[in-house]
Amino acid sequence: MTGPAVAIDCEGVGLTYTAKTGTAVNALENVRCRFAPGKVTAIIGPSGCGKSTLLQIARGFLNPSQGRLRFVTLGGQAAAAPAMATVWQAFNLFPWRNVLDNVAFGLELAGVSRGEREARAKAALAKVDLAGFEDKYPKQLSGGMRQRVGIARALVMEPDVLLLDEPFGALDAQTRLVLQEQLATLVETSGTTAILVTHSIEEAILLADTILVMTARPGRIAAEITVDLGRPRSLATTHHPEYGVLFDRIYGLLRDEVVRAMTTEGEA
Ligand SMILES: Nc1ncnc2c1ncn2[C@@H]1O[C@H](COP(=O)(O)OP(=O)(O)OP(=O)(O)O)[C@@H](O)[C@H]1O
Repeated sequence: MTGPAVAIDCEGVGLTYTAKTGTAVNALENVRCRFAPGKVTAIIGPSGCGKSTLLQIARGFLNPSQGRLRFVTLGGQAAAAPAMATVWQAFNLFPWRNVLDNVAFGLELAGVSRGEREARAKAALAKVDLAGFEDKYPKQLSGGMRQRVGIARALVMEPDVLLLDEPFGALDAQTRLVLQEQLATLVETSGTTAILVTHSIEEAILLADTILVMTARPGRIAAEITVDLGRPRSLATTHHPEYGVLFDRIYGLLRDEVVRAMTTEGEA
């Protein structure tokens, strides 16, 4: 982390896509939320409610159709956009590059010298427990290992903000659990701001300080929930009575919205 503590504020953000048929798709409506610096915010909501769209807006890849995005210091001053890096669900690794060169790719684009990028890529791989795998190629790795390479590739850029778009969605349940625990440790120790899009209530509770529960499309913030469970968190956290209370509350909020999303699916 290099920059000052900067919050990302969504002030009445809305976004309307134009579908290929020409129909307007109202993806987000009047979203008001803050992604606080040094904290993990999870975004959870029914399929198609605009979670990834909100992440793309926070990243600056999409401009809101209504409202605005602001970067502000904790003192309330306008600030420059913090440095961000994204971990995607698809592994997106270059098959012809070994693990080290995959992780170092962003640094290469940024013109960092070979010696420095190799040292930084090795350090990032060590953070995700992949020291010793530098010379392997993606096809030699399991799905979980590939996703850890994907996380290392984002970490190597030393972002102020790490954006995670369903990072474990494509993995089996056991691998997912192990990676959730590892990621929980990583965010706890790094102090990086993180924004996590997930379909998993468990993942949101294990990782986040704040959970934004979204409505069905057009996505709005239905509730902002603070997770007061201590850290470090692990599978054992799921046996904590407060975990059950939080889970039920989030499930209750989501259930109706999921049903609503199912009945409106395909309308756009
Ligand atoms: N480029 C686009 N053009 C038109 N409609 C789009 C476009 N991208 C997304 N949409 C629509 O906008 C809505 C929100 O999409 P988005 O991917 O942000 O939702 P999501 O909550 O991340 O979905 P999921 O949980 O299924 O990944 C969806 O109805 C989607 O079909």
